Amino acid sequence: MASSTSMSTSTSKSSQQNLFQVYLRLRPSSGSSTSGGERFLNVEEPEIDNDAPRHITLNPPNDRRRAVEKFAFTQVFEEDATQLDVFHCTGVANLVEGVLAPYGGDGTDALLATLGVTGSGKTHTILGSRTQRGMIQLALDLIFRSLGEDLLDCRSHPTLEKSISNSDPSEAIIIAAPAFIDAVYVDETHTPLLAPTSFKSSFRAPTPVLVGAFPVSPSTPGLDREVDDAHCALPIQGSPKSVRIVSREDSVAPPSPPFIPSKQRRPFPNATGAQPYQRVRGRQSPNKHFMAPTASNSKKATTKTCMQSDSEKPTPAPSSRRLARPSSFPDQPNVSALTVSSDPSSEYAIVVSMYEVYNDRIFDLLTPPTKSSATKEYRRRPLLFKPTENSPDRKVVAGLRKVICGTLQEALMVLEAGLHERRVAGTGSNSVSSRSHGFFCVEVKKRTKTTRRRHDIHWGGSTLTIVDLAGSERARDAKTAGATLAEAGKINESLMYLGQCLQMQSDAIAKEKPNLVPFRQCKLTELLFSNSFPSASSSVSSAARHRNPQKAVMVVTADPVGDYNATSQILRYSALAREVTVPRIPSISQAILSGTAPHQAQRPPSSASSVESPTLQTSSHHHHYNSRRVSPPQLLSSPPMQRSTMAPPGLHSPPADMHRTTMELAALEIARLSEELDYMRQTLEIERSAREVAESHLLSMEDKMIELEQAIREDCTAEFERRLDIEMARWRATMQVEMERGEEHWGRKIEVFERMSGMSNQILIHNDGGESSESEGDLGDEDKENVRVEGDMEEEMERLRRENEVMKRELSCLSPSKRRVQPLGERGVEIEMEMGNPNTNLRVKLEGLRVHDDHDSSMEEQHHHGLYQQGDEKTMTNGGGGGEGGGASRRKVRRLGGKRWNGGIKLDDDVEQLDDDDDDMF
Ligand SMILES: Nc1ncnc2c1ncn2[C@@H]1O[C@H](COP(=O)(O)OP(=O)(O)OP(=O)(O)O)[C@@H](O)[C@H]1O
Repeated sequence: MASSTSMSTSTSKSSQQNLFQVYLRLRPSSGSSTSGGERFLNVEEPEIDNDAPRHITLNPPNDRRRAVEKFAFTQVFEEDATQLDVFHCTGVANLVEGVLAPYGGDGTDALLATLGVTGSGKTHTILGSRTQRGMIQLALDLIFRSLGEDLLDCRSHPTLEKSISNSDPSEAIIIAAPAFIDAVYVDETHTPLLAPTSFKSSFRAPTPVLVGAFPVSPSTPGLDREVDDAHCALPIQGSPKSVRIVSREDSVAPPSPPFIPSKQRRPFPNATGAQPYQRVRGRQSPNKHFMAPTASNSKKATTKTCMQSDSEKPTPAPSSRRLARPSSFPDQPNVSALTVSSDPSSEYAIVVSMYEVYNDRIFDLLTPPTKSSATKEYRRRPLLFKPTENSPDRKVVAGLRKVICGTLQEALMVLEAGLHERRVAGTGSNSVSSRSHGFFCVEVKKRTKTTRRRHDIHWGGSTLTIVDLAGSERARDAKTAGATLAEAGKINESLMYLGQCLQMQSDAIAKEKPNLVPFRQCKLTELLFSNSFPSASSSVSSAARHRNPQKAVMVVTADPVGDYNATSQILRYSALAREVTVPRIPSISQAILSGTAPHQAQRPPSSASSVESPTLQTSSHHHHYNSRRVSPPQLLSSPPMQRSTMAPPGLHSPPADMHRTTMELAALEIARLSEELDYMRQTLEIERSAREVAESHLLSMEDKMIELEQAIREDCTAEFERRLDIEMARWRATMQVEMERGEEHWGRKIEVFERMSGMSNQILIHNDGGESSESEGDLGDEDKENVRVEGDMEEEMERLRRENEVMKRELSCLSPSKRRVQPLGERGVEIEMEMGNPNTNLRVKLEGLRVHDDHDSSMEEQHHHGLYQQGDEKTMTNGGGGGEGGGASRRKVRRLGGKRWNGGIKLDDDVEQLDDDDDDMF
C-alpha cells in the first residue's frame, strides 16, 4: 500500500508537470481481435471510492517468472467507456475553452492525440464510428455551439477571406468553405443513393454512403442555420429515424460480435473537475468508424485531381472524381447541453486545415495532388514546418490550404474530404489501418469587435489540433510487405522517437531541465512538442506576440488481449509512472526447506505474494522507477551474504541453521537470476523491436533510393535533351557561318577566275589585233604593248598569288573535317541537304562559269596528259571569239584557258593547281 501511495503521489505530481496529460483507454475485445489470447491488462481498483481508476497492472502471459508491472495514468478508461466518457473526462471542453480565450488574449493552443498499437482504437476514439461521433466532431460541435452569433462566415462577411488571408502567418491558401465544398463534392442533384460505381475508376477508395435523413435537433443552433443554407443543405432520404452510414462492404458484412463488457463498472468522474455524468450502458456501437473505406485492402494513396493548387479559388474536379455529398453525419453522443464561454468582446472565425505526416514528410490533405509531367503520376508536394516571416518564433506548417467554415456542417464536410485523402491500408492487424499520422487543426481566429467595419484589424487566436497517430505494429503480426512494411518502419521509428520524448519529458521535469526533450528527431515529435514550451518570442523578435505553451492530452489506447509486447512497450514509455514488482520465489525455497520438488509448489506471483514467510518477505521487493527507463533490477547490487543476515539468528541448531542459510542464499540467487533473466528478456525485446524498426527503415530507404534514382534519371534525361538542343542549335549556326564563309571564299575565287578570264580575253583580242597590225608591219609597237601587258599580268598574278596564300591560310584554319578533300558535287549536295536549298548561289556561279560543259572530261584528260595544245585551240576558238592564235602570247593564252577549264572542280586541289598553273605560266 505504501508503494501504491507513493506511486499515486508521484503520478499526480508528474501529471501536473508533464507536457501531456496521459489517459489510457482499453478497447473492448471483439471476435476479430488479433491475438485472441490471455488478458494481460487489469485495471486496479481506485484507492478512494468513486474515484476514477488510475492504475493498470501488466501481467506477463504464460511466464510467471517475469516481473509484474504497474502503470499510472491520469485516468484509465475501461472497455465500456463511451465516446462521451472520454470526451468529458479528458477535458476536451477545457481545451476548447482555452482556445476560445473567454477572458481576452489569444488563448492557449490545445492538442489532443491518440497513441497505441495498431487496431487498439485510436481512430475510433478520434473519429468515432458509424453511429458515434469521435473527439473531432464533438469538439467542433462544442466550438460552433459556444461561439453562436459571434462567429463570422464568408457569406455574411465577403471580406473575411481576404482579411484572414492577410493576417495568416503560415503562407496559407485561405478559401471559403462553400467554394471548397463545391469543388470537392458532386452536385447534390447527382448524389447517388449507394456507393457510386463510378468511383471504382477513381483514384479514391469508395466513399461510405449515408442513408437516411440528417436529424436536425432544435437544440443545435449551428445546424439550424445549416439546413437553411442552400449551399450545404443535405438531401433528405428515407425515414428520419433510420440514420445510418453504410458502405458496400458493410451492407453484406456479418453482424459485429457481441460486445463484452468489463467485469466492473464504475462511475467516471471528470478528471478535470467537472461534474460526473451518467454513464450510458449497453452495447457498444459497431466496430467500424464512419470513414472506413469499403474495400479493406484498397489503399487510399491518391486522390482527386482537378482542384487547382495555387490560386485561391479551387476549380471543380471532374464529376467522376468528386465525392458524393454525405447525406448525414452521426449526431450521437449529444453534447447539446454543453457550451463553453467565449469572449463577448470578440468576433471569431473558424479556419480548418488537415495534413498528414507520411514517411516523415508533411502532406496537405485539403490540396489535391498534381500530375507529374515526367512520371504521369499524381503526387503531393511535401510541406515544411518552419518559422515564417510573420511567425519568427514559432514553427508553422507553411503553405497549407485552409478553409473558413461558417457552420458545423461545412467543417464536417471539409473533414470528410480530408479523410478521403488520408492513407489507410488493410493489414493483418487492422483492416483499415492508418498509414500516416493525421493532423486535424481547428484555428479559432479572434479579433476585437468594432462598430467600424475595418478589415485590417489583426486576427489573433489559438489552435485546437487533434491527432490520430498511426499505430505501432510488428511486421510479423501485421503481415505487411513492400511499401506497407516500409511505411510501418517509418511509423515505428517515429513512435520510438515519440516514446523517447515522452520518457524524457518526465526526466526533464525531475531534473528541472525542461529543454531536454529531444523532439527535433522527427517531424512527428516536432509537430507535437514544439509548441509545448514557452514562446521564445522575447528573445527572437520584440514584435512577436507572447504565446502560452500548449495544453496537451494524450489518450493511449490498448487492447487488453492484444499484442503483449507491443502494448507493454507503449505503456512503459507513455505512463506517468511505473512500478515493477519482482516475482517472489516462495515456492522454491519453501520446497527446498520442506524437501519437496520445486515444481510441485510453484504458484503464480499474485498468490505467492500472500505467502507468509519472514525470510521471503525480505526478498520480496517493489521497485519504483521514477524515470521509466528499463534498468537492471536494484536487487543485483545487494551481495547475497548481506541478505543472509536477514534471517532471524539463533532459531536453529548450527547445521540446520547453516542448511537453512544455504537454502535462503540459493533462493535469493534464484530470484536474482530470475530478475536478471527478466531484464535480459526485456532488453532482447527492445533490441528485437529496434531491429525491426531498422529493417523496415532500411526497406523504406531502399524504396526512397529507387525513387531518387528514377528522379535523377529523369532529370539527367531532361538535362541531356536540353543540352542536345543547345548543341544542335550551335552546330546549325556554325554550319551556317561556315557555309557563308565557303560561299564567300568561292565567290572570291570565281571573281579571280572571272578576272583572269577577262584578262585572257583582252590578251586574245589584243593578239588578234596584233596579227592584223603585223600584217601592216608595225612589230615594234606590238612588242612594246606585249611587254606592258606581260608586266600587268605579272603584277596581277603576283596579287593573285598573295590572295591565294591568304585563302590557303584561311583554309588551313578550318577544322580537319572541313578541310577533308571532298568533291565539290558531294559538298554541294550536302550543303543543299543541310540548307534545304537546292540552288545555292555558289552552284549557280560555278555553273555560270562552266563553258562547254560537255567537253569538261576530255579537257581534264588532256590536261593530265599534257595535251594542252589541242584543247587550248578549241578553247580559244570558242572563248576567244575566233581567229588563229600564234607565238608566245598564244601559248600563254592557251595555258590560261586550260587553267580556267579545270577551275572549280575540287576545293583544295584547285588551290594547289592554281599555284602550279601560276608557276607554269610565269
Ligand atoms: N472503444 C471501442 N469501442 C468499439 N469498437 C472499437 C473501440 N476501439 C476500437 N474499436 C474497433 O476496433 C477496430 C480497430 O480500431 P481503430 O481503427 O480505431 O484502430 P487504430 O488504433 O486506429 O488502428 P491503426 O493504428 O491501425 O489505424 C475498429 O473496427 C474499431 O471500430
